[in-house]
Amino acid sequence: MPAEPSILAAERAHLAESRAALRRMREHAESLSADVAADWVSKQFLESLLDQRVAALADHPDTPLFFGRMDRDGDDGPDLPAVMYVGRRHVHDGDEGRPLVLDWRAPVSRAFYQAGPAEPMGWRLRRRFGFQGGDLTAFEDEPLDGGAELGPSRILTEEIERPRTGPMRDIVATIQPEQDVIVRADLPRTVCVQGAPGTGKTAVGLHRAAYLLFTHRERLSRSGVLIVGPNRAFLAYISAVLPALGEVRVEQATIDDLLGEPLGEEPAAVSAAKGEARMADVLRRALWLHVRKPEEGLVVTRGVARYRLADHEVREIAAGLRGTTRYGSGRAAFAQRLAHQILVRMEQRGEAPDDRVQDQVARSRSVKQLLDQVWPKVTPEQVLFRLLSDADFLRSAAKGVLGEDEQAALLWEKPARSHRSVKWTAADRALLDELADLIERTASLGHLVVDEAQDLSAMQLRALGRRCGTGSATVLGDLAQGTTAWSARSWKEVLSHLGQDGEVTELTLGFRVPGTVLDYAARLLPHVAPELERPRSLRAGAGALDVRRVPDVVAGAVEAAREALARAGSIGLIVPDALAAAHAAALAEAGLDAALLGPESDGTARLLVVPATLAKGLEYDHVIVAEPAAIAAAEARGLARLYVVLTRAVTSLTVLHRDDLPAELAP
Ligand SMILES: Nc1ncnc2c1ncn2[C@@H]1O[C@H](COP(=O)(O)OP(=O)(O)OP(=O)(O)O)[C@@H](O)[C@H]1O
Repeated sequence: MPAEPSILAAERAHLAESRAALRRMREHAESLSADVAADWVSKQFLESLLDQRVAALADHPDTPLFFGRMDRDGDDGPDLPAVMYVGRRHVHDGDEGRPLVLDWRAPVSRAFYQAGPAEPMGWRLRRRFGFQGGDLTAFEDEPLDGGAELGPSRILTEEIERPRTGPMRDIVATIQPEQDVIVRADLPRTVCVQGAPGTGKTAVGLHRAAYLLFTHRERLSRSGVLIVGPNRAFLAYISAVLPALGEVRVEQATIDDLLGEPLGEEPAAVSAAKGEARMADVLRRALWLHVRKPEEGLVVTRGVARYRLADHEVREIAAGLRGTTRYGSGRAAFAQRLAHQILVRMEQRGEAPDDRVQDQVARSRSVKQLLDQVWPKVTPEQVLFRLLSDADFLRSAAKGVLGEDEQAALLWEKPARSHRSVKWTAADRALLDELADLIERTASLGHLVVDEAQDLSAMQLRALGRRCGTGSATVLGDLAQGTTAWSARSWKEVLSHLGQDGEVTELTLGFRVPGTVLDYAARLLPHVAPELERPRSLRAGAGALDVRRVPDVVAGAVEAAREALARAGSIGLIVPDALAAAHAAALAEAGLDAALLGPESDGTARLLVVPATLAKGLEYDHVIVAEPAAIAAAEARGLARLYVVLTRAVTSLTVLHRDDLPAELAP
């Protein structure tokens, strides 16, 4: 058995060889010319492919090309190498095509994440590498053939505790077996992950996107992959993960980006009512109420000839189409069928009109007039405006679905002048999207990753479901962290609103939050989601929690921030929204360099003041929470908000309070 230094030296030599090979691969890609293309368009296309290829072969000096190695058990698999190195991308030796590093997403690499003493999968040893910058500095061997259970990996713990400096990092070197199963689920499968804070749901969702893009590159580059997150600050925080994994063409959006920014607000109870799935029935009826029963026939004049359809014929055509197609295509088909019947009349008179005549008739003034009376062109805004401002119309559309009180609650007290001047709310946006889809079909993407899905209303989930109607989804969330008026109570319901047939899996081991802090936050769990199990943490975190009563919380926060600044890593001072500006001003006055996290800010400062409602999904090495009682009292699901806020810390949590702590936090 060679001594450790010589093992490390040999591994460094393999890294140097791999780097040199990658450089040769890149030089080769750079030398390829797009001139072979037959025409200008193909040349542009080829050039962009070659540019992407060169970019994908970049060597990032701060990360080594591989993070693990597997050694085989004997020589019984001629197709597999005796030793394989697993890294962020394939690297091979140009001359012989010998693989030097295998992409972590390749099927064979699965063993690196899944093999264990109980199921070694044909491998004898797993080696994990520690690194600093781009250099290998340590390694850790895990024997897979000894039968003994493996203890916790030191390299994993160190990786988690490595101080955070900027946006979220990838976890490709340390994906855990239960996470890997989700990451590698087949493309057609929709998976739904319930996970306590810090169990790696977001990380898993992003790695699944990278895995699917690698495995189904062609299909997904045509249909697209979209990540949906709770707010811009969160999207900025996760934005670096996929590019680090070589995937630069994945869109990331909030639900507001997709459905349109809300311009107005309304009481939570009204939002909640508008968010219910029952609204889909009301909207469908409201839209189709616009198709009226034809009272007259049709007369089309061409030259001196007049052709007629009787009123009952027009009625039959409309009735045959009503409700069988999307509203918009039904309207077009109605015009075409009327025109076709006129063509039949022409033929009966011995004329021989061709298809162009049918189009002309369909666009003629008399057909248009009939169309406008019977099947008028409408926009989603017009329909919703009418529904929310006209009690009689709402009654007809909501009959048997919504009670009188419910209808009264939906009606605007003071309607805007027209549909153009309405200040649509977030809930209205989802209703408009539903109507838009009833009029014209929404295009589907190949795969959707939906994070913090517990916060979406049934109507918002339906909107997302339409965007993966012919694709699949990865649905991530935590029922205990639901903070909206319409937060989900069950994943089965979420999946049914999405229109996806999926399985629910649970992640229970927390990576982010130390055990003492997680136990403290979990005191709230019986009050916010009693059906969920208490989360477990990978790290005990002795001394990580400090709860202090202070005479002045703003001054106390300055003091606590100063203490945290003496330690390594990022600091989040999480405060009631209403006090965010006051805290930021106090830090500035004390000469501390701090930034206030806003929906548009990138959140990269080391010391950040974080309004409680923006903390979801984020994490900091050191978290200071100011006045928990005020955070809990600020909104209807304030205790769930507090649970989110108390579970953002990686290393330490300091809780500052002047007022009594919420009773639910008592041990
Ligand atoms: N296998 C892993 N190896 C290393 N770090 C991990 C692993 N899994 C998760 N982490 C880290 O744990 C932290 C929490 O992960 P993540 O944000 O994905 O959790 P989450 O379940 O989405 O949390 P929340 O519900 O609180 O938003 C991140 O820093 C992530 O990088």
